[in-house]
Amino acid sequence: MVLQAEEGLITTSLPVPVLVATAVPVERDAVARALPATAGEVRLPGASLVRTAAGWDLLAAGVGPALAAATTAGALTAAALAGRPYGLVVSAGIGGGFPPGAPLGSLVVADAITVADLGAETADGFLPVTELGFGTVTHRPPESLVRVVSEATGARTGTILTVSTVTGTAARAAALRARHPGALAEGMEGFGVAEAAASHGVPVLEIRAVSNPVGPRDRAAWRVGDALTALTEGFGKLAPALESWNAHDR
Ligand SMILES: O=C(O)c1cccc(C(=O)CC[C@H]2O[C@@H](n3cnc4c(=O)[nH]cnc43)[C@H](O)[C@@H]2O)c1
Repeated sequence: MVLQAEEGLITTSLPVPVLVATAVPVERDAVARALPATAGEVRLPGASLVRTAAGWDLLAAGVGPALAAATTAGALTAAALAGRPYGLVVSAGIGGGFPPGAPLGSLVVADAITVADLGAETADGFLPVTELGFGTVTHRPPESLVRVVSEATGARTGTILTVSTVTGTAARAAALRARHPGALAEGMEGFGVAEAAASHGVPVLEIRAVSNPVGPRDRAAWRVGDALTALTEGFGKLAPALESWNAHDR
């Protein structure tokens, strides 16, 4: 496939242009290490897009669902206005893993991207916004793509929760597990990135490399370096796998 870029024509075998949204630059750079050299930087309101020679665009979109959604939406709009709309958005980064399903250093790919704390607290427990009559709480990546990515990278497949407050107690972890039995990991951006993608009608994927267990706060147990290495290795395998994915096979 040949894409029109600002620098001229670049070639890629990706079936569609892909936007990868991480939270912070160190995660973006971990993804970039798995891809061909960067081909330039594009300034957007609030963020810079790193463009690779192979047609992947990498964005450090910010921490938390709101900023990630706003920055991702800006990049999607800019690309659409430039006549080069993305065909896929990938939310990627480190995250907490629910033990024992998602150990430290493992990769998780979401079959459901679910916001865990968007709703109302009641005397009878938490009510998601959907039960209040509006909004959405889950986005589902294309099944065929989740399968391709999981087979290529060895990533475990399950729900990735998006939280605005990092889980820090055993009680909160247990409550999340009870409400979301399929949850394997949690992060802070996936649902925001997915909302932006959905508003542009673009499919979304979320991949997390596990840096810490979800549960009682223990900074000493963090393995950020190992998780970033896992992210790089995962994207090294994901990139060729994506080339075989048919974007219309959702
Ligand atoms: O200070 C703490 O105890 C603490 C514990 C976990 C994460 C943080 C962060 O500030 C990291 C936020 C950043 O990293 C992603 N992330 C990594 N681990 C988790 C997690 O267990 N739960 C939610 N998010 C996590 C997240 O997507 C942010 O981008 C601080």
